Amino acid sequence: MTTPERFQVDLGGVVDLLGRSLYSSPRVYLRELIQNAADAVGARAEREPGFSGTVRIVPADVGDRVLSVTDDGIGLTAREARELLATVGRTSKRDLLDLPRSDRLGRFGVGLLSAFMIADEVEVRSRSLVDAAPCVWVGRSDGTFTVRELEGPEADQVPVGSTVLVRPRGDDRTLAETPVVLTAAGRFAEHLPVPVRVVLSDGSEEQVTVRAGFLGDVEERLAYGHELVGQAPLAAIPIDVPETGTRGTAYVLPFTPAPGATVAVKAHLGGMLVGTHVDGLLPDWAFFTALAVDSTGLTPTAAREALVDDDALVLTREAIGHTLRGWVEGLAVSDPMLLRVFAAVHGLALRRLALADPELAHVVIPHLVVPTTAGDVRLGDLIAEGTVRYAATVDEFRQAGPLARGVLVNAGHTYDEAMMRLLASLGLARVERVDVIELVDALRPAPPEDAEAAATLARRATAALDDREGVSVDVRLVPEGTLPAIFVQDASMLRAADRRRARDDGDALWARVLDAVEDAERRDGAGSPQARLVLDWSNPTVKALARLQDESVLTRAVGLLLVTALLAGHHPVEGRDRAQLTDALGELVALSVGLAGFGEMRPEDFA
Ligand SMILES: Nc1ncnc2c1ncn2[C@@H]1O[C@H](COP(=O)(O)OP(=O)(O)OP(=O)(O)O)[C@@H](O)[C@H]1O
Repeated sequence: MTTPERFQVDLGGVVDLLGRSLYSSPRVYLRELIQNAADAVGARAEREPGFSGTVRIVPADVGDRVLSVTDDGIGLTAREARELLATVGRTSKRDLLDLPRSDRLGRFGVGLLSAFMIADEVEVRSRSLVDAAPCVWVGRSDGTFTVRELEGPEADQVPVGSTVLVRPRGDDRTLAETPVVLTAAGRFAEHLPVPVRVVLSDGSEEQVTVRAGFLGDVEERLAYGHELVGQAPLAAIPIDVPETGTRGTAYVLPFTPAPGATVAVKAHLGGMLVGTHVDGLLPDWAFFTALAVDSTGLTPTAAREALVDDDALVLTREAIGHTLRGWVEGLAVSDPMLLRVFAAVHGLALRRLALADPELAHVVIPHLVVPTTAGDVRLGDLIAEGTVRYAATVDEFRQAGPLARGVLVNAGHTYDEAMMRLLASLGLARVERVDVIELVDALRPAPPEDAEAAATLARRATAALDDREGVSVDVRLVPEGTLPAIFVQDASMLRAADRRRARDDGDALWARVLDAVEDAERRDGAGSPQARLVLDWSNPTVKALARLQDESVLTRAVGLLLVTALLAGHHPVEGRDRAQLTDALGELVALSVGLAGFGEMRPEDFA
């Protein structure tokens, strides 16, 4: 029978792995030592109710080139030190040893190893709370360790608790000196429940732990949020998820975060910082909030720099989402003014929220503000009218705006068309997407006495534009029209124009993609693209055109009106339009200085 053999583990290699792959920075050795010390204090407090300990750090530049972390926690016997400190990768070691069990103590057994990232030797001096001789454990990066029990006067000097001594290698000295120790301890241990003090060179001590403001009273929470967000938050929403022991505050940002910007999500486990941008705690629609929480029931990854995406995290995220929804919902009643501000600042987030949650949509939608032909208007006001009319793209809105009767919504921005569909599906209002060609068709025609002249002009002008595919001319009365001509294109023509522009700017591959889109659109039978040049019969220039006899003059005049309408409507102007404009302007100038021009125009050209 073959005898099973043991894996060979090289400590140096493991430490190297920790430094390169597990931890984001070697500074975290300090977090691990503080965590162990705080855990030991917590474990002692479990056995001695009312006990409150302290963790004291002496940086290497203060402590004769040795950094020490001292706690007055539960301590270790020589046997425990032997079993616990040099065992890697084993969980619940205290259970195995039948030692006082504490949730705080140990998971992977890699924490202490992190000290080897900056030192070749780590010493632990400890006296257990249980009556036993104190001990000294010395571990080395070559994978060896010694344990020795202390006796006599040497032993008498060791109080209950542990001191971990780390002599940093030359290159890593700064990592153990006061400036780094103060910042790193301040960052990681800021909200530990056990006071952590750093001893300074003058013998005084600086406490790096402070109360967690995000768990305090209303004022403390707001002050914390101000610091976290950089400005006073719009609101501080208490978070409490008892199932996972997670408590804290969500802060509503007073500004719209830039797309892709990472908002602060500060998570702590038992007061120790996990990270400042921790994933998984906020639902993805909640990008209007920053968050600061502390938890006792969530699980850190081995590096303690992120949270494990387990059921507890999912439950916590859902509960936080529920709280945020409830807050938004409650605002409608408790503080409609704030809801208005909130909707203005976080319109996009609210739109996503409404789309994700039809129930909340009823609450949120009336407060959303949309751009319309009458400026920014609350959807609630439009809903009150009974019918909401919208243009689906910014281009359609630009064209349809001047022609539409009543308020027209510009639903061309992110989620707004989806909002319009949601309004309809929730039965909140009748929703109509306007079609610009239909709007033109709905305009009043010329009065009966001019009907024939207008129809003839329309026919002649359409013929004049017969080189323009899909463009026909209509003569109508444009309400409040200030221009002789307006140019409109239906949605498919707008898309075709967009593709033409993109094709001109793009490469061959892109052109092929666009051709394929065009083919698909044609196959779908989107209807033949249509555009209209609308001549406003109330405009004197248009009436004069109708009296023009010479077809070639008419052709140029109509061409010129088309170009001016294109310019006025912000439509793209192609090369031939520009040429037409330049020619016509040249002729106008020639005419006005008395040269022949504009098709040899004579008074008898007009009937
Ligand atoms: N200051 C201390 N006081 C008392 N016991 C300690 C102290 N430091 C470490 N220990 C004991 O040694 C064990 C091993 O510590 P180590 O930091 O290597 O890993 P861990 O804390 O068990 O796990 P991890 O840090 O990977 O979650 C701890 O579980 C704890 O029982």
